[in-house]
Order: sequence, then structure tokens, then C-alpha cells
Amino acid sequence: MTTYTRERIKELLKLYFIMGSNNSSIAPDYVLEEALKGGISVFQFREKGKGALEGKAKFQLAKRMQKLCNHYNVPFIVNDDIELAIALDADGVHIGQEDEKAIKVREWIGNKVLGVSAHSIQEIKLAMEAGADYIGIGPIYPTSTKKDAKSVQGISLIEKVKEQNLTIPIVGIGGITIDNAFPIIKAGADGVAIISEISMAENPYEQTKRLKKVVLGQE
Ligand SMILES: Cc1ncsc1CCOP(=O)(O)O
Ligand SMILES: C=C1C=NC(C(F)(F)F)=NC1=N
Repeated sequence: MTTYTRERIKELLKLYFIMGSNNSSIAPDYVLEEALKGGISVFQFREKGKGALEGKAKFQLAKRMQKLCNHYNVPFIVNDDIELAIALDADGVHIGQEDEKAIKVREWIGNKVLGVSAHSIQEIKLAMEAGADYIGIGPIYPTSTKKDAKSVQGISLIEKVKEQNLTIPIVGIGGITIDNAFPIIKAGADGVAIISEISMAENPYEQTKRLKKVVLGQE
């Protein structure tokens, strides 16, 4: 398990921003800093898909984004790339079902935060046994950001997790906007994970502030 308590993980998941350089038409460092000022609670560096950076350029962008997160005391999570996470001494990693097995990753990363994507109760239980600190469930709504996203599942799996009294922290992801975010929290998720609603926003700072109010039930 991680050095973070389960309660702390649940707090961190509240407004989970995820992006890479190909999720925005403007400078990713600028978008991230606006989102940090707007109140995101955790950031995931996800450099993936068409036009994604690789090698030194990817490492340097990750380093700049990690520095921004450290400045705002927001944990910095790396998607998929375990070596990069270890090289940067990131706060955690997020892996999908098709990535390295959670049990192996847990051994590699020690007590860093380990997040796992899951699409069924079975996958959630396996991830819990492997020492995952939180689960990403989605796509909740249709999304065009992840080309190979699984079928849209709504909030049904989040509700099932609650019905079965599974206590692992949960974050919903996929097609989440200002208008559809709160039902995910109401269904029992600890937070929402967002890419384009913030990364493509006209004003990422204002958009983040509004999303924060929505997930806190203040709007
Ligand atoms: C990474 C990922 N996993 C499931 S959907 C998705 C993309 C979420 O992006 P957006 O918030 O723009 O729909
Ligand atoms: C595919 C993903 C699914 N869920 C998450 C998170 F929101 F962090 F749990 N991140 C991903 N990259």
C-alpha cells in the first residue's frame, strides 16, 4: 500500500485532471498551471496517442509538469510509463488492464500511489488484491479523447461497488463535463477524472473552479 491513507486518497481523487501535450492546442504547461490554480486535487501525466511526445521531449515535459505540481502541492501521477515514474520519483502511477500486471507494478514502485483502470467487479477485486490504492471506472459517458475506450457504462459499476460495500477509493472517467459530473459523485465515486473539459476549455482556470464547485456539491 501507499504512504497515503485511504482517506487521503479519497480526498485527492476529488477533481483529477489528466492530460498530455496532444490534449490541448495551447501550451500544456500553461493549461496545467491554470488548472492547478483552479483547484485540481491530483494530476496525471498521460502522454499517449496521436502526436504524443517520446524520449527526451516527453521526459522534459513530464519534469516541467511535475515541478508545477510540486509548487502547488498536488500529487503528480504518471500514466503507463513506470520507468518514467521511477526516474522522476513521481508520486504514483496509473495502469490499465492491458499494462503490466498490478502485482508486478506494486513491487516496482514500492509505496507510491497505484491506480488501476477496471471495467468489472472481478477486475476491481483483482486490483484490490494486488494492492491498488484507487480504481478508475469508465468511460462513464461517451468520449472521443480515448480512441480505444471500452463501451460506455454509465454509473452502474460505481453503484455496484457501493452495493457490494467495496471500500477502495473510486474515480469516474470519460466524457465528464460541468453538466454531468455531479451524478457520478452522488452515485458514490470519490471524484471525477477529466481531460478535455479542462484541457480544451477557453479558460482552464475558470472551468476548473466551476468543476470544483460542482463536485463539492456547491453548484
Ligand atoms: C483516459 C480515459 N479512460 C477512459 S475514458 C478516457 C478519456 C477521458 O477523456 P475526456 O475527459 O476528455 O472524456
Ligand atoms: C485510462 C484511465 C482510466 N482511469 C484513470 C484515472 F482516472 F486516473 F483513474 N486514468 C486513466 N488513464
